[in-house]
Amino acid sequence: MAKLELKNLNKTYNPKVIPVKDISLTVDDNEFLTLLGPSGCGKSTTLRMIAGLEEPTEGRILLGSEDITWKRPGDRNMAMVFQSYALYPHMTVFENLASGLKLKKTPRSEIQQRVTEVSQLLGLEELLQRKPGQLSGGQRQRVAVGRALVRRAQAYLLDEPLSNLDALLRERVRADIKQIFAAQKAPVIYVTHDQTEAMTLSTKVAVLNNGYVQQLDPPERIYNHPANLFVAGFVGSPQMNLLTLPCQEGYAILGNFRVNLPHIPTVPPQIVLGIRPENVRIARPEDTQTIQGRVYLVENLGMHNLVSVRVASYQTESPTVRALLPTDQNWSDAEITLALPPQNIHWFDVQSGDAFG
Ligand SMILES: Nc1ncnc2c1ncn2[C@@H]1O[C@H](COP(=O)(O)OP(=O)(O)OP(=O)(O)O)[C@@H](O)[C@H]1O
Repeated sequence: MAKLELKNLNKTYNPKVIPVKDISLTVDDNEFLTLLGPSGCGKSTTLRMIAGLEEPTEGRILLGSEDITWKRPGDRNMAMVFQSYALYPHMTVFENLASGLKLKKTPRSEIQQRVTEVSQLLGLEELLQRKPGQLSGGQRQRVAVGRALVRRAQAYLLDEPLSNLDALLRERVRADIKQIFAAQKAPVIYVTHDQTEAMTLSTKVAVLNNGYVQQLDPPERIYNHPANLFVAGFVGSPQMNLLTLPCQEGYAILGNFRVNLPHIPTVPPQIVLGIRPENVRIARPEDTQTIQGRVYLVENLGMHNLVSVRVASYQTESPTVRALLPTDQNWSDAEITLALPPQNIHWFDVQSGDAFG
C-alpha cells in the first residue's frame, strides 16, 4: 500500500480567512496520524482537501507516487468516516455497508463476502437487517467505520468520528478503532480536538494552531517534549503549570525561591517555566529544587487531588502552582513544601514561545 504526502498545502478562503498554512507531512501505510487542535485551527479543511471535497489554494497531495491534488473525490480510492455518520436512513445496515461497492459494480458474491467479513470484525452480524434509526449511536458509528472498511481503500480519513458518543461509549469505540485500523495496511488520518483520542490512537500527532503545524511527533514526544508554549498548554490534563518568571544570575525567581536555569547562551530578562501537575510532588529530604506555599484550592479528581498552591512570596502577587497529590490527606489550607524535579521542568522563550533545548 501507499504512503500519503502533503506538500506545502495552503487554503485561503479570502485574505482574512487562511485556515491552512503551508502544511507538509507524510503518513506511511502503517501509520495513524492525528490532526489535533482547537476549534477552527484548520483540521477539517486539511482533511477535506485530502478527500477532494475542497480544492487547495497551493500545494500538492500525493498518494504513493501519484499526484491526486486535482482528482475527483470518487477517483481517489480513499474512504472517509464523518462525525455525523452519514448513513442512508432508508437502507438497512447491509445495504449501507454495500452501497459503495454496488456503485463500483462489484460482483454480488464479493459484496456479500466483504460485508460479512467487516460485519464480523465490527460485531454487526445481528444488525444487518436493521435501519440506522433502529441503532444506538455506537452501533451507527460502527456501521460508518464498516462502510469505510469494506471499500479496502488506499487511505482512511476520519473526521471526529467519536464526538457524538457519550464518554463511556467513546472509550469503547476508541479501542475498537485502534485495533481495527492497526490491522489495515493503509495510512490513516484522524481529526480531533480531543487530546486523549490523539494520544491513545496515534502513532504520530500533528498539533495545529491557526492553520500551522506546531509540532509533528509521536504522542510520547509531544507530551514529554512540547516544542512550544501552545503545545505545552494544549496537550495534557490538568494543564501544565506555565509561569512567566524574572531571571537573575543564572536563576529564575519563583516567589521567594530560585530555580536553576538551563544552559542557554544569553539569559533573557524573563523566561517561562513549565511543569506538569503530576510531576510536582511533596518534597523529600534529598530534593534540591523545592518551593513552599499555602494550599488555597483542592479539587478532587477521583484518583488524585488537584491542589492549587500560592507560592510564598515577598511580592504582592504570589505565583500559583498546581500539583496532583494523593487523596489520603486533607490538603485544605495546608502549608506545604513541593519538589520541582529538574528533569521535569520545561523552559520556553517568552517572545517566541519556543522551547529551549
Ligand atoms: N467555506 C468556508 N468559507 C470561509 N471560511 C471557512 C469555510 N470553511 C471553513 N472556514 C473557516 O476556516 C477555519 C478553519 O475551519 P476548519 O473547519 O478547518 O476548522 P477545524 O479545526 O476543523 O474546527 P472544528 O474542530 O470546529 O471543526 C475556520 O475559521 C472556519 O470558520
